[in-house]
Amino acid sequence: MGLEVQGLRKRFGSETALDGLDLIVEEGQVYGLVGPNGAGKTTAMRILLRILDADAGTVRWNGQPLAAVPRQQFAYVPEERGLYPRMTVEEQLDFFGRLWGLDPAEARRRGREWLERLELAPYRTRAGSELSKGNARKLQLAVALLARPRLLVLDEPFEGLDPVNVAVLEAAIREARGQGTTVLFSSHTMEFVEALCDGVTLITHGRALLAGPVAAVRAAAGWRELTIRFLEADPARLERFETLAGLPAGEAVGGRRYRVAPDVDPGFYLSRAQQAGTLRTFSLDSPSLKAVYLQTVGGEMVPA
Ligand SMILES: Nc1ncnc2c1ncn2[C@@H]1O[C@H](COP(=O)(O)OP(=O)(O)OP(=O)(O)O)[C@@H](O)[C@H]1O
Repeated sequence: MGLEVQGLRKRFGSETALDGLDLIVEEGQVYGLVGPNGAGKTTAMRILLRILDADAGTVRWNGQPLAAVPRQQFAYVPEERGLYPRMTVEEQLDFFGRLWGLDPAEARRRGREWLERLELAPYRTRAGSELSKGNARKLQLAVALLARPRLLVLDEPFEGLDPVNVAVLEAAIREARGQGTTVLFSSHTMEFVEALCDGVTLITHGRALLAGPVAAVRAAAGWRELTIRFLEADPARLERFETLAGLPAGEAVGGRRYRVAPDVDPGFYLSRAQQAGTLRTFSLDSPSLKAVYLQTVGGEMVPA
């Protein structure tokens, strides 16, 4: 069950933002929405949150039409700031707790817990306007999680966060999932999606181009990536390997990476590599989500 989006359409004047988008997110998953700028990700999220109406299509949550889902079950962290500039961090949590009808003591307890988890406790008495972009984003997340939503929707949550805060946010998303919240987020950083998500949908021109469990989307690519590094960083060894294996010169990424057919025999390449030198790394794997994305989206943009 979970979230089922079918045939979602939305136009803005002559601009088609969504052109029959399908999306399925199982309950309890962390799910990624990826795609180029202007693909329709934010529009889809805004429709889910009932900020916008779709022109056509259906959205169901556990079988119920969207209109029948209590609003509090879905929470949204938009890309832009959505905080009260004069209220302190703690006041914002109290305010939203009251707004959502939570018991004040319980709201405060949950609020404090998220402030600790998100490393925001030192900023408790700071005004919204005084927070850095990353801390404002984290506070918005704390506010969104206060009511324990069934579905949490985040628009590019990692954008502009430093690496420590990326890790804090990743942990918070996992924690929210652990508490039973389904999480849907958009991102341009495939590494985050690959690390965090159970499933992913790639949207281009308002439609799903690829969708499924991350591992399945990677495995469905028409190639595998072979990475070779020798103990001695000697280009001659790589060239020898390339000649023995009949491969064109590879892409140097701390070793070399080659695109090979999905059904190749790893033993063939391993034995050729061993003939060329002592190996430090030998791996034959599905391409990364980033490589699949670049191939799919980049390939699509190449004129026929
Ligand atoms: N309020 C609006 N009025 C007019 N056009 C809009 C509006 N909102 C979105 N669009 C258009 O709809 C299309 C989809 O935009 P959307 O913001 O959903 O894309 P996105 O995938 O979230 O992009 P990005 O990755 O850049 O955030 C774009 O062509 C955009 O210009």
